Amino acid sequence: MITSTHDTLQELQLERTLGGEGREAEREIPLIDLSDFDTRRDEIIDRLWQAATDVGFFQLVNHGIATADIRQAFTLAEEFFALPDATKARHSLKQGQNAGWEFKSQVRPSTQTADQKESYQITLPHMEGLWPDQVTLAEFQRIMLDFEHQAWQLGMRVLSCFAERLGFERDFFTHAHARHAPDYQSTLRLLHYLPLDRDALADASLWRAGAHTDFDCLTMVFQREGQGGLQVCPGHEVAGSDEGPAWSSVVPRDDIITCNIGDMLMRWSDDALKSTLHRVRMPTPEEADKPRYSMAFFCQANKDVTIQGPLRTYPPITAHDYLQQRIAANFHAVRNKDA
Ligand SMILES: O=C(O)CCC(=O)C(=O)O
Ligand SMILES: [Fe+2]
Repeated sequence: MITSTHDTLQELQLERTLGGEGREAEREIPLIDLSDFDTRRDEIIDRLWQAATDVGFFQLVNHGIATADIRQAFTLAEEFFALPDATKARHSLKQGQNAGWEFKSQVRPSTQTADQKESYQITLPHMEGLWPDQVTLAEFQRIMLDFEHQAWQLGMRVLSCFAERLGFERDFFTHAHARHAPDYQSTLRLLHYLPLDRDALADASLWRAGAHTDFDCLTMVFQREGQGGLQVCPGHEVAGSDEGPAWSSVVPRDDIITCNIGDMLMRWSDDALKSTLHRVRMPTPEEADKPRYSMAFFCQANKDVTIQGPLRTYPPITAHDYLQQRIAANFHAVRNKDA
């Protein structure tokens, strides 16, 4: 059951104040090379910790997922979104479960308007009836499952670095995100930001994705070269100046994964690791007739896991309750139905 307590989360209060345009500012997102991970582990942990305690965003290169595999997953995602709506509707979002297809149904607390996008979410325990069949989209299920697995492995590797620095066992987060458990709730989300017409572009209330922080521990975003739009606003610049918050653009590259800390890990680290506001801006007039695709893997601790940092800054909450509050605040149809 979803309750109305979602309004009490401090994270949501922040989101609601930040729907406006703001201003743009240059800012470097740390680029972290993961090659020779085992031998360079200590140096990599330093770099990840530095980035995560400061800007809350970093980009990974030489991360071990082949660029060909990323491109193949993108190709299939594009083929999925190109299916007729009636076909996609056979795989519609299961309420409150981050699984299935939705079209312009996510309303961000920051903007109160629907994101100009559609998405298809893969959360392993809830996929029954949601995979397109072999005739509709050959190999989709096999390739996406393999990609999800690779993303999970990399996510757990990165989280093992944070675990060590936080004083947990190295594999603490791997257990917390156990992939074959029935209460697994990490999600691979395929995203398609729609081409937009002149009227939509002129509407200042619309966003491809309104300002938000992520609900999870760690997000890994795969983006395509030439399809920019992701903008980041580090916490210390939110209240910044009279001109409003400063937003910096992230430059996409096929072989780079853009990562950010989410609210779950911020809580779990007693606020040491920063969950940073971000958004996907509307396209420029030159970009407007083109779609934008991205894929995001959200490392979300399994439902039964209790989130509480070593310093006990926040009361304990299960990952299930935490996530449900955030989903309810974003998908109104879900909340209304369940309320
Ligand atoms: O599409 C992107 O680049 C970012 C997506 C995002 O922030 C999200 O889905 O939470
Ligand atoms: Fe996000």
